[in-house]
Amino acid sequence: MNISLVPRSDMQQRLRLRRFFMASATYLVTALLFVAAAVQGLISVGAVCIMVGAIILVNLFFYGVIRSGFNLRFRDPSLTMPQIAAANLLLILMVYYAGEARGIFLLLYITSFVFGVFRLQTRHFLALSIFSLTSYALVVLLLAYRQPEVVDLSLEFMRWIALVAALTWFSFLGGYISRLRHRLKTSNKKLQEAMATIADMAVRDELTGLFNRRYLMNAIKHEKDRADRFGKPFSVAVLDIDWFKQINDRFGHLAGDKVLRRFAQVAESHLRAVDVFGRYGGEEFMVIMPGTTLEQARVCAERIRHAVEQEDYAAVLGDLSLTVSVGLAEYRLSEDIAPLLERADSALYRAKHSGRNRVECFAAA
Ligand SMILES: Nc1nc2c(ncn2[C@@H]2O[C@H](COP(=O)(O)OP(=O)(O)OP(=O)(O)O)[C@@H](O)[C@H]2O)c(=O)[nH]1
Repeated sequence: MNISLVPRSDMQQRLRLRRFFMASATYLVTALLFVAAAVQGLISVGAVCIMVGAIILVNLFFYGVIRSGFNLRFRDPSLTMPQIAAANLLLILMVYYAGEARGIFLLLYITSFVFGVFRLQTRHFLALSIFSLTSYALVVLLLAYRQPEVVDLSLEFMRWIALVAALTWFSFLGGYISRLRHRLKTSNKKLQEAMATIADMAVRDELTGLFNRRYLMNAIKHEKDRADRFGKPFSVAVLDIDWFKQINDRFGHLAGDKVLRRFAQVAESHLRAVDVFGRYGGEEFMVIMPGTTLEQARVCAERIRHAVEQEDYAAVLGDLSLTVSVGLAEYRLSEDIAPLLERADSALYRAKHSGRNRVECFAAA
């Protein structure tokens, strides 16, 4: 069984657990503070045990919820509000048990709020502030009722006012930081999308969405290297739509564009996923077929030729049919790319001059 403290694959969950461990470290420091206060005789050992026990339980609970993935069922999987609320409940316990040393723990309210800047808005901070201030006031009043000798109400009131000021200030500052973070995240996302679009534009043909000539040339170079290394064949097909000028002249350039797009879809749907299909230029296309001999490439090219011929273009071309001529050549180990393309071109030339709508191969020498 593979057990790890943090998930290995889910980066988001890892980040959430890392933040959780930061909070746990803060709890540890707080627990040490409590122990120190006990050593000084300010807090009873029983109170320390209750606090440490409560801290361990709360941490185990949140660790279990996040590590099991149960947190993903909630809108905020980081469980920011519940975690800060739990921290504040623990703080209330501390304030209650800390007796006269409770002033020490006021600072920890701000510490717990700091974790909210990853997610919370001003209104969330204000809600948490109201919760913290009310609960703090109630605990002090309870203490004043049960142990009046340990509570100086005017001093407590000043502490409370200081807490009101600090938490309100933090609510606005924290909200502001959170907004900045959100804006940064949004612009980062937009930047990433823009980069992806640019990367796509660099390799795609705008009209058909197929790979462009630059991509095809890189792909063919890559395939040549692979063939030379492993001695595996590959073939190249150059496809040229027949009488395309007539289509433009009769139906207009826009109709010509539509035909190019449709042709690209039809041809692509008859290729294997490993084949690289792109627009070589104008009405000329190219297919690079890895691991394919000339004879196998012919079968594939015939399939495309037939599919193009069968496709119904009546909506754009009326009674005119669309056909394609294909020239094929197989790579010869260690040769350059230029002679391979020349052979495919001359096979295409032959197809055009033998009546079009046909597949011609450049036979092996
Ligand atoms: N609509 C449109 N036409 C294009 C595009 N690129 C090239 N063309 C046109 O494609 C036509 C190619 O014509 P030709 O090279 O004479 O070939 P063809 O008419 O197809 O004749 P054959 O190839 O000999 O069968 C030209 O009219 C180009 O203007 C494009 O992106 N859109």
